[in-house]
Amino acid sequence: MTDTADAPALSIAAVSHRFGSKAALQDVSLTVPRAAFCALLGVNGAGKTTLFSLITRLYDSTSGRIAVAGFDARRTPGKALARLGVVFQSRALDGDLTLRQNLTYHAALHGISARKAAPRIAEVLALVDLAPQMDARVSTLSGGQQRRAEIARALLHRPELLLLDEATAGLDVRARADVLALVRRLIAQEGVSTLWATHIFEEMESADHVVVLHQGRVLADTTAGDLAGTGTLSEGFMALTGERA
Ligand SMILES: Nc1ncnc2c1ncn2[C@@H]1O[C@H](COP(=O)(O)OP(=O)(O)OP(=O)(O)O)[C@@H](O)[C@H]1O
Repeated sequence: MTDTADAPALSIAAVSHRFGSKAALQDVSLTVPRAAFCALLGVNGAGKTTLFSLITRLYDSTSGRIAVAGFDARRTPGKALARLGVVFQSRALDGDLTLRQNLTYHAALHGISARKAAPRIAEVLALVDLAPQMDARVSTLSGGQQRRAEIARALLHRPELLLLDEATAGLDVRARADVLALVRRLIAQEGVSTLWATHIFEEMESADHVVVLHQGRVLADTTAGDLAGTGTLSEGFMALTGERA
């Protein structure tokens, strides 16, 4: 398949993965449509990190198929990864360097020259509302600003899919809301698709796509509104999994 507007941002089909005798993922299928906010819900050990590690090619799946924007992650890993931006919980930016220095370095990792990087860095920092902080050392930024800077880094190479692993972990309520609003704006204005691993149900809106992963299996692939039914999302999740997130 080629990269067309028809291909979903992410397609995972019948993916399984084992660590020795431990089945971490079993027959997982899900789709993230274009320009969609898709939440991946699961308690600790559900398999979210394993799934992200397969999408980013840290591991190769035992079986099944993963495609990013139509590009098969196993057969055409370079093309698939070029369309992927990742924000993991661990920090990707060097606190001792300025935002500009960090982003210039990461642009170079994506093969973007310093000359071409300069306008793109200005652009992504404007997108995440950090243009005035371009020459600030990363360690001087607040937690919420650092998260937004990580998102700017992930956007440098114009990915079509953003993977965010607990992107609001450790932030206060206001900073969390800012990061979430930013991601929703990127989806609406830039057409970026997002797979957002979280267990904070308040972050979801009723039309959002929701995939519930539990003990390595997909238990639901629906919308937040449908999962909540007549109750809350948290109640819907608990009825399905027997667990409190
Ligand atoms: N390298 C590994 N070796 C063996 N088992 C592993 C390994 N990594 C993960 N597992 C197991 O696979 C299952 C899924 O783990 P995974 O880390 O993907 O879950 P998770 O949903 O990301 O949880 P958390 O939110 O705690 O990170 C768990 O039972 C875990 O113990």
